[in-house]
Amino acid sequence: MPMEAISSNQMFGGRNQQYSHYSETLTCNMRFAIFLPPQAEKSNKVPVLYWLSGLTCTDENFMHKAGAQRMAAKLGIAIVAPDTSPRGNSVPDDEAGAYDFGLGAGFYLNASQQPWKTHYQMYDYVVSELPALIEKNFPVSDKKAISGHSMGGHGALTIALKNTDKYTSVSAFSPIANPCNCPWGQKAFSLYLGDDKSSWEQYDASLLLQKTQYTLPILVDLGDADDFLENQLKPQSLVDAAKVSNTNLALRMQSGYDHSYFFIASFIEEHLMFHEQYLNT
Ligand SMILES: N[C@@H](CCC(=O)N[C@@H](CSC=O)C(=O)NCC(=O)O)C(=O)O
Repeated sequence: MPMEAISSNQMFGGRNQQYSHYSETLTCNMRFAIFLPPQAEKSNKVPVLYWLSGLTCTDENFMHKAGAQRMAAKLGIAIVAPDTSPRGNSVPDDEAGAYDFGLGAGFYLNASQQPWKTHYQMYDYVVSELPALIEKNFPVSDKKAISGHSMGGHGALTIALKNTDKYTSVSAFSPIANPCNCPWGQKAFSLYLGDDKSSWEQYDASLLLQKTQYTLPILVDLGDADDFLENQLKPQSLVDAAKVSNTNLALRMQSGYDHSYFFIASFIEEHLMFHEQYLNT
């Protein structure tokens, strides 16, 4: 699995880098960003926080806007941010070029319907191929946590709930918490997964959460000035699901914050400190 370096910048004593590589899972070239804290050396492997971004994002939005690197450098945590969909001329996109489906909107699932199925396998890419690539090529341990925003919050929650053995903790900002019941999720799931709604359930955090009692530490932040709150994000579904399964869910409604990276930047250090408790034990 050869990788090509795209950029490398020193930051808080560590390095912020971008690489491209050919993904066997997505059958296209992909780009990811990685921040390595100063503690990362061959003899000292650091744990990793995987960050999944939202609709319209690439590997760059989080690294440029969230301001996570200062605390990650202090705590000795690497951050890996993949792209949000397969990319390239051979990858099909929404016919009308809509922002909420196709390129930049892979929804962190394995598509079962053509023409999407050939490339849109973001679930397997994030769960298996990318960590294997990272652990082979960088001074990181196999200790992993996962977080994300909006579509990426949905990805982080569903991936963690389906792989509790792989992640020490999960957090999310403004996640699409019940995609089976909101316009973004219904559009993506019907096209990627088809009309059989039973196949959608495995990618819905609220439906997963209500079925099983989880011991995985879960932190979710939302802003009460988020325009997408009621129509797309549906945090109450997550709260209700956690009650049904008696799972401990820390969900915080932050006053005055919206859906933007200004909100993420305001609380990302708390999320890093939350994950550090479990990554370093
Ligand atoms: N263009 C859209 C909204 C797009 C948007 O808000 N994207 C968010 C994620 S939304 C859920 O996944 C985002 O992170 N954008 C990138 C950024 O750097 O801010 C619209 O007009 O509604």
